[in-house]
Amino acid sequence: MLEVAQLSKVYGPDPAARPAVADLTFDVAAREFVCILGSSGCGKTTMLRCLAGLEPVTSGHVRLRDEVVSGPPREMAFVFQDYSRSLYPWMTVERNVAFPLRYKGVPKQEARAATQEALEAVGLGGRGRSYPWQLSGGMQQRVAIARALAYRPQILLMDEPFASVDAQTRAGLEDLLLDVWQRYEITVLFVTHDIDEAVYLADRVLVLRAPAHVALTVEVDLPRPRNQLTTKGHPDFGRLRSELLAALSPAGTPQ
Ligand SMILES: Nc1ncnc2c1ncn2[C@@H]1O[C@H](COP(=O)(O)OP(=O)(O)OP(=O)(O)O)[C@@H](O)[C@H]1O
Repeated sequence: MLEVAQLSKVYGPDPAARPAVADLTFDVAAREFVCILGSSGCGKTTMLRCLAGLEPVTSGHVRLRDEVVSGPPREMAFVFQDYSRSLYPWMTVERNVAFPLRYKGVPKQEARAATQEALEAVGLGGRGRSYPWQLSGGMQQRVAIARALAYRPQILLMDEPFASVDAQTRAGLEDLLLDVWQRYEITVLFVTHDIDEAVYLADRVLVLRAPAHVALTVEVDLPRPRNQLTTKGHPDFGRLRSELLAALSPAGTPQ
């Protein structure tokens, strides 16, 4: 579904400058859940911005369903880490969620139904008339997820979406995401710093090294549906986590 081939990105006019992304190649299948791990500054956000058509690439290409991505594709939605900046404070929750649908040309009544359904999917069916600032951080992030879902994307890109919420809320959001991923049959590309989160969510984890390229691919064959207690207590969970931890440590030498 998504094909990234020999992608490189150099910021600024000097082609000899150090690239943020270099020779990055991977594919994502339809309905796959892929997590991306990598140390701070290795180029993960730059990669996502190139994939989303928000940043011009220096060389290589990104294809979504065989079409080269050259601007934000209509079938893609994004959820970023900073929910406080991603929601409009002067709009109600409902209007925040419905906002991108107007640009997609979705008829009003259909947009209203999609908004309500998405808010219910994230457990906020009764909060449509609230304003973002009346909600907790975790609830605001759920609104951002609802907005992405209401848009009915085929592919969802998420950049550390749960990094700024507490551990308990985070676990709830992970389970919510797995539930909606299965229910809406979407493809997810999820960037995180958290190894446990990557193993818990993914079908496959890619470890990036700077400048962003795939240093290691780990298949996660843990059974689904996953559960915070049984999945994290599964013997393979520890094995996968150790493998990824070794790859991410400065001395790691992934093949
Ligand atoms: N707009 C920009 N202009 C110039 N350089 C940039 C720009 N954005 C990022 N960079 C540089 O590109 C490199 C990769 O940054 P990027 O934010 O993509 O990494 P990251 O892996 O997402 O980091 P983090 O995990 O800390 O969010 C860094 O060296 C950064 O300084």
